[in-house]
Amino acid sequence: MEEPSGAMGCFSQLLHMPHEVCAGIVWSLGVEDTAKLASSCKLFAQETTDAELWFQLFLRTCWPPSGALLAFAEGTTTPVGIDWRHRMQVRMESTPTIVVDMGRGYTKFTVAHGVRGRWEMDGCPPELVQLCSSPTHPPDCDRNEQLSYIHHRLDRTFLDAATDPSHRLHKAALGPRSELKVDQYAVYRTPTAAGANLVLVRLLQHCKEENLWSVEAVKRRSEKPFKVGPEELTPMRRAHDLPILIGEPFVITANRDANSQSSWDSLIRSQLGNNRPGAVQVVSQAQMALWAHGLDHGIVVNIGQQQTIAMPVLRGEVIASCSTTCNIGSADLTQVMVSLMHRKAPSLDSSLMTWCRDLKEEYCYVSPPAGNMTLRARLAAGDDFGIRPVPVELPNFARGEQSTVELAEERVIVPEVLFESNRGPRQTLPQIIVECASMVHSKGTYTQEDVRDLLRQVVLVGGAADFPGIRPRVEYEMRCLLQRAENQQLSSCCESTDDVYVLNPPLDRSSNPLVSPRFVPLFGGCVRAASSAGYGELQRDKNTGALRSLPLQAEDLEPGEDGGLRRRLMWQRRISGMLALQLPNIFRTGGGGGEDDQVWQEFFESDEEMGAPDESASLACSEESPQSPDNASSSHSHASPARSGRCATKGRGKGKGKRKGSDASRGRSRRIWRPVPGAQGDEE
Ligand SMILES: Nc1ncnc2c1ncn2[C@@H]1O[C@H](COP(=O)(O)OP(=O)(O)OP(=O)(O)O)[C@@H](O)[C@H]1O
Repeated sequence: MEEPSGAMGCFSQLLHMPHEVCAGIVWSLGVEDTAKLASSCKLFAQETTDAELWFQLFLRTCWPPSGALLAFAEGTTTPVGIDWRHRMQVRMESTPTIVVDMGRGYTKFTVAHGVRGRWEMDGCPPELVQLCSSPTHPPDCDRNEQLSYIHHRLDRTFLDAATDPSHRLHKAALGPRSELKVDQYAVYRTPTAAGANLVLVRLLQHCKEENLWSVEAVKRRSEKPFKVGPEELTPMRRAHDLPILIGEPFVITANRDANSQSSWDSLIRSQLGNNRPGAVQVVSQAQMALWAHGLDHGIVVNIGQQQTIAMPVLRGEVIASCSTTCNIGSADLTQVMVSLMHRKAPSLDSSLMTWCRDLKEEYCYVSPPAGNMTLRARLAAGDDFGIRPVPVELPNFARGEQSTVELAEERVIVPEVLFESNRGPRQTLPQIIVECASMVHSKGTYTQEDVRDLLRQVVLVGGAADFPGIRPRVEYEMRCLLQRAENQQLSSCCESTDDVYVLNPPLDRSSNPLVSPRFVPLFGGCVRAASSAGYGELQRDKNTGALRSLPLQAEDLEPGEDGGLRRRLMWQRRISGMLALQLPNIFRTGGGGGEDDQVWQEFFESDEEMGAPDESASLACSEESPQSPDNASSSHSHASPARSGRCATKGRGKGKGKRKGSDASRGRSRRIWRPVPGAQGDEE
């Protein structure tokens, strides 16, 4: 038979194309191209009705780039029976949300969208508002005006973003056409030879007869007003038009009285007013932190500026009455660094607090447990504990005879304060977590499984949670505490005392950290705000009460289809891995495949210092000794100012100092630190 030619030939080839090839073509396209192809070709349009295709597109297109977190945000445990196309459409069309984590020292904020994600991009720190002050760094604003200040800062950003299509907030800064109002700013699009020119204008008046707006250019007010059609204008949003999700500080949640309005609530109200067009929601930061791990159940520990609080959340409900507190916070650690540095160089006093804070952030890490002795006693006894000294240049105005100081023991002594039980009556960080679980257990209203899951899902947040090595150390000490006789009842809830985990911060599909622990609550708020379900009923002027867990939803797409059930099962099996529904195991430290496993099990000496790798000594070591976790994987991608060069050092930052006694150690077997099995360490 003669082959048809021209357009007919192409069509016939298309018709004879095997289904798999058509499907393959469609599956390799993005959302826009899929839509174009569907509207131009019947054959491909059929392919685009495939529910699985939309699920794949949803995963590829929507934020965050983690199947587990997307599944959590969408409130589902199965991809089957859900209209992913509709959900993606809802996300695409949704208004971005301002997410705020209110802090005592530093408030963090961002703008999050279901497809475009976080304003500042994954892995980067969010916007900070400094509320605390130091002699060299005044606060950005008054604590009581922080929300107004955030709105003001966003409004200024929107002014630039509205006329700059390459700005990450360009789309967030533009509202729907229907919202053109007198006195509002709008973007006027004028066609030019090189494309379109975007000009910011103020809307002066609308002439109904002509359906034209009289406008004036914002940056060229001397120019005469002119008239343009509404189709050439896009209204600019103000920050107060966007919904806002506010994270309630741990200390407020812990002391909240369900029957009365706290002064904190009134503070929020007075700053936002009752006529804010965008919805307002408040949720505890503890819940937000769990959402970042795809969870609604666990103990969240915030190492705050002034105190550390452990807060239990059971199946989506915060049990504030069981929260526990230790009066040591990050500010105390900075103070410890100030006094240690003052001892080294008298010119270094509290006027250099910010400088000392930066040293703390840049060079400190949590040491492995010191055995039966305290770390200080062990260091005093002459054990260098594998610490590498780092020379640090003094700021110009603090230089006397010496221009540098050496940081050594300070690197571990400062964070050790969180673990010292010999400092008065207060409890250590691991102790308040165990006590928190114990209080929930003693209530008698929760099952053993509930308590077990609390201990399996411990999340550390706050600036000090960024210290390398903190998660494995806390996990190790919690396990030791559970072995004690007084905690026997509590530990009976777990299969073993090793069944206790501190979770790592979330990673993306390629195992890159999405966020550092300090910003985990903010990130969790973004995950929830990005959901196609929004973040609950949009309620204006109702800023009390926590959000509840998302309901599981299923939209039946294939009713009564022959073989539908079999197809669903096959599909479910094929893609269950993509949703990574083995939560929370994927976040586990110390054995669950988490990024901190390396820190926990293999604190290798860097090859640079110890000579060539000694393979024979890699795992079965002849000499065990703690090492600094300098070379261990650190997820902390947040760009602390210190890391961007505020502290000039002669060394090269964490782990690059010359190790004490490194000459003597040359040629020795590579030393590895591992947790000491059994009780809290044996004296070596
Ligand atoms: N990489 C880091 N390592 C150690 N500490 C850090 C690091 N980054 C920040 N910090 C410390 O964390 C503290 C700020 O933490 P954070 O922003 O969680 O406080 P906050 O939210 O204001 O406190 P709170 O939760 O009490 O309201 C500062 O003291 C800062 O020095």
